[in-house]
Amino acid sequence: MEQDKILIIDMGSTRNTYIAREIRELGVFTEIHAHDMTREELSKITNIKGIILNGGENRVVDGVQIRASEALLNAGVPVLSVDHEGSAPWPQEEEARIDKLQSFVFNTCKAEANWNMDNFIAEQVAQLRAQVGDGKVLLALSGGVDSSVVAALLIKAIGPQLTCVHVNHGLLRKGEPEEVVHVFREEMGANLIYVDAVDRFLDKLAGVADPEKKRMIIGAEFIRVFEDEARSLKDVKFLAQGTIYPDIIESGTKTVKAVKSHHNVGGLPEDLDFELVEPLKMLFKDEVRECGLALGLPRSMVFRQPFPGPGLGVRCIGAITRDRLEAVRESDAILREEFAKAGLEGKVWQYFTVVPDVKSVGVRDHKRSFEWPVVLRAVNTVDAMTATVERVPYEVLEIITHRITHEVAGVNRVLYDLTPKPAGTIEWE
Ligand SMILES: Nc1ncnc2c1ncn2[C@@H]1O[C@H](COP(=O)(O)OP(=O)(O)OP(=O)(O)O)[C@@H](O)[C@H]1O
Repeated sequence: MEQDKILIIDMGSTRNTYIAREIRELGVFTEIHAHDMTREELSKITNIKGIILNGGENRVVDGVQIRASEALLNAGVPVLSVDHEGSAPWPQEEEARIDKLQSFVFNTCKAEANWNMDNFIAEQVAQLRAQVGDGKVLLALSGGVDSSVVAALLIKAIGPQLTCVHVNHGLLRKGEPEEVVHVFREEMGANLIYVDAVDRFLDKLAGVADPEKKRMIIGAEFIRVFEDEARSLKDVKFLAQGTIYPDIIESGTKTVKAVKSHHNVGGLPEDLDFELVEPLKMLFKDEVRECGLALGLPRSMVFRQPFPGPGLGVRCIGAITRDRLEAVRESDAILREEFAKAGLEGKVWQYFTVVPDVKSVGVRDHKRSFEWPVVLRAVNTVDAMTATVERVPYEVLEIITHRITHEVAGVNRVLYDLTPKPAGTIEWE
């Protein structure tokens, strides 16, 4: 069944996503669009039941106050004008706001609460089949939440026409490449190409201490490895990407300049001219997780902690060496294991270990040792702009310290990073 839709029109509000989410929580699908939508753009969207003009402080763009297009005003569906400032004030209290939205969406627009994951998946499967036909689709599968959910959706829609490429660049967490291969190849029956590019990446990174250079090398090398795989496959027309709604919104709207550029597998050469397939581009992160669960992905994958693109490479501070990288990977695995045992998994936003390139004196087997420290980091954040440090129980820290100093080669100290953001950032590089 086609879902009913309410369009949120960005008239300079910074709260478009909030209102979009509030209506989705009422069970009605929403999309955020620009104020100057044309009749043609509008005609491509089916089942529009109502339009909300969402005004706010950014209503003046390049010296001109923006207005909703004629197409929007004459769309033939109810229009609600909402302003977070003067003219049409919007209630501050959540309850009053939800009442107003509920009344508009259900009484005025007569929308049905038919937005749910099963309907979303059914609609996406139909759309993917229509878009792709009998063409071949390629997907770079990191094992992160977004690309994993895209993979699961495509497997359901067009199974054998999909090829996934998982690149092991040596900077993944312990057990991750194995889990990706197991879940997708063995459990879900996907065509999965596993590329062992560990030496290729680590050789390129040898001796490079500058964090920006490290990131650039990892990004560029990833494109090269992926390009090699893409060229070796014949007749691939489509490239699937795990673009999600915040990626699009953060790339900037017409009233707000870009917060960050939209990442994903950008930078492929022009002759590899794929048509993009982006089935999650209208979902928020928690909806992506819900979708993943509904498609049968394991919880460990769906609720995976955020992990930086360059992986453990930015937690092995300075020039990466294989032995210190192993110390990061092994200590990270111990930290995750002990957090899970202590009931902190799913409670703490992000936790990991860092191994700086310094050594200090210690004692091992009655002899003087000269080894690295492992830094533990565990933080909570709502928007990643600020972060607070988790007050991990002392006993848990002691267990972790004991295990790391006894089980991880080359480590004789464990430190806990007590710095909130600001002054520190979440990651160390
Ligand atoms: N090791 C890898 N193997 C294959 N593809 C990868 C790998 N790392 C990244 N990618 C691809 O690049 C995209 C962007 O990577 P990034 O690390 O920024 O992750 P993301 O946006 O959080 O997405 P995800 O949740 O899928 O990891 C991924 O969605 C995936 O398609």
